[in-house]
Amino acid sequence: MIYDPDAETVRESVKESVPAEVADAIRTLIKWSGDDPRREGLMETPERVARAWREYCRGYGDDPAYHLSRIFHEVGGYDDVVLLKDIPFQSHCEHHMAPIVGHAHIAYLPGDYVVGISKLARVLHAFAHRLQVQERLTSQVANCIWEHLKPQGVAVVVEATHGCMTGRGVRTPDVIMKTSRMLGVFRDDVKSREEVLKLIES
Ligand SMILES: Nc1nc2c(ncn2[C@@H]2O[C@H](COP(=O)(O)OP(=O)(O)OP(=O)(O)O)[C@@H](O)[C@H]2O)c(=O)[nH]1
Ligand SMILES: [Zn+2]
Repeated sequence: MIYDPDAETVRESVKESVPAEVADAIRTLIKWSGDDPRREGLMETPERVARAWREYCRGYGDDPAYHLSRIFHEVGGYDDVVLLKDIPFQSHCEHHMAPIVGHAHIAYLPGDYVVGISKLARVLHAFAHRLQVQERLTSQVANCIWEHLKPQGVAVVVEATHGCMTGRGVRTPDVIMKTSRMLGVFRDDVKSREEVLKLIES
């Protein structure tokens, strides 16, 4: 059987019992929203919502640096940019706890070693599955790779829509927020930055 840590997380959260105070808080929210938490369709909702939030916020139990601890030196002299493009992610904004849905692009120019490519997405998800603002998510991913992979450069670009702007508040659908953080050569050298941005946008 193939070990799937995400499936494991889901199973664990399904088994987990929900503290009464958490379920009560959700019942209060349902009441405050205008519905009756005692009606049949809503009876089990507080526990479901609680478990769903454990999943949405599973990043608090995930150490992003751990994912970068297995490195590979034998890359046959490869010394160019590595880019993982269009990584879908979901997060929640810390202001409204509304969904942030988008894509991230993560590039780095290796130093002495590389990392398994899936690990870049794992770092992203570890930070995304927390209450976030997009600027901090972008910085945290870039800083983590910079610190633990010790590359010559890191570029992280995040594009996302914010549920708090589409479903409520200003109600402006289809707006995309774009953030980027460049470190090392991508920050210091204009030509390297242009090259990596071209690669991301291609
Ligand atoms: N910079 C930034 N702002 C965010 C992010 N997610 C949500 N916001 C904004 O956080 C702000 C919170 O503003 P407040 O005035 O405190 O809250 P509000 O009254 O609900 O604001 P409105 O959304 O304008 O109705 C809003 O402008 C949101 O659009 C994010 O990732 N980055
Ligand atoms: Zn928000």
